[in-house]
Amino acid sequence: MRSPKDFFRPLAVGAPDPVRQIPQRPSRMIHFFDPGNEKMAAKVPDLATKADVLLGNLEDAVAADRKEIARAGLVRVAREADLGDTQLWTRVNSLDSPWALDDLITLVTEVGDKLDVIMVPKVEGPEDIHYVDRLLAQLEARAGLRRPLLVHAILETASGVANVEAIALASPRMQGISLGPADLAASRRMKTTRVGGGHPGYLVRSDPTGDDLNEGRLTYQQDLWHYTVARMVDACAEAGILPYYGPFGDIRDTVGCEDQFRNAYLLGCVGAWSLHPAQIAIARKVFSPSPEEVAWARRVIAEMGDGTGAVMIDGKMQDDATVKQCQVIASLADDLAARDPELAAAYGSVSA
Ligand SMILES: CC(C)(COP(=O)(O)OP(=O)(O)OC[C@H]1O[C@@H](n2cnc3c(N)ncnc32)[C@H](O)[C@@H]1OP(=O)(O)O)[C@@H](O)C(=O)NCCC(=O)NCCSC(=O)C[C@](C)(O)C(=O)O
Ligand SMILES: [Mg+2]
Repeated sequence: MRSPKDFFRPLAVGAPDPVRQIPQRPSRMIHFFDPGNEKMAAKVPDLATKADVLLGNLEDAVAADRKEIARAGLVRVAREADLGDTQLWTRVNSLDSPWALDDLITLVTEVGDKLDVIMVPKVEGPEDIHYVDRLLAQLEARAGLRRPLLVHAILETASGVANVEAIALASPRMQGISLGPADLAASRRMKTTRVGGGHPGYLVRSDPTGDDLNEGRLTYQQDLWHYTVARMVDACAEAGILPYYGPFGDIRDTVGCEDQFRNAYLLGCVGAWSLHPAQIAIARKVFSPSPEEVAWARRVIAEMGDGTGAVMIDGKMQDDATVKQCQVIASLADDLAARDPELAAAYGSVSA
């Protein structure tokens, strides 16, 4: 464990200074593509006009015999594609795999200046982040990079969840954490066979109304991911980094996907993954506050003056704490409006 005094010192001679604040650029959807799949890679310039983040995936979902092809494809995309101000991230292979070291060496030394964030899968504890932290510093120095790469951890092992607070605080490079529900389910020995989402068997039932235990009893499906997402959100907020819901594997179920994303949004997540182009619009809808929410937030802020005391607005008490919640919505709206002209018009046109 480094001394707090040394926390912001570069970990290699010649490496750039670590950032002191994580950039809050919009990242409502992290869109996954396989850079070794020519059809997908060809869609990148168009997807860059729709998604906040494009992520070249090198890990799971890329077959073992396609790993080098995917890595080379990402180098090509990073060099050649015009992404405008859309971020380019990658997910490298897990640290215990035969590919992780070459993923990091190749990407940082060849296209490190084009990448914003490196997502590290199957993080077990802060020691995994420390390893990546030092290696990235060495590679940044070798490549002469002026801007440090940021690191994103996937929360997808039971040990990772047990250590999530330490992972979030492990390095000034830590940009955020995503839930990885599929590997996490396997690691915990959960009895699901899905990628995220709920399960009809995980429910609570209302009390019996008479002798017949089956009669008139309502059931309510519960959210399998509530505990983990809530804990991840707290760990990220404490560390000043960003939490994300991960993937929703039932591509056809756009309604269930929207609900799962919205639960994460309401709990504090800033975005989710999209695995298919159809999920980009769902994440954009969910992770952008509605014009009505924004108008209400601005109204409360305006009526609260210096932000202290208590007032009544439309029958609801507002005070120092509600104004802070409204500031979260209003500042998110400002950040999104700066990137998205359609939202800028929608937010500007609703009178406060
Ligand atoms: C599900 C699949 C196989 C269906 O792919 P498909 O081709 O069968 O679907 P489609 O509906 O027929 O596709 C229509 C068109 O869209 C294209 N397309 C389709 N998807 C994409 C995409 N993502 N980006 C760009 N283009 C895409 C596709 O190539 C096709 O192009 P065409 O019209 O020219 O023929 C495909 O969407 C896919 O491979 N998606 C990404 C999967 C992935 O990255 N999985 C790993 C992340 S989840 C995970 O790792 C778990 C986690 C966190 O680790 C843990 O919980 O543990
Ligand atoms: Mg996984």
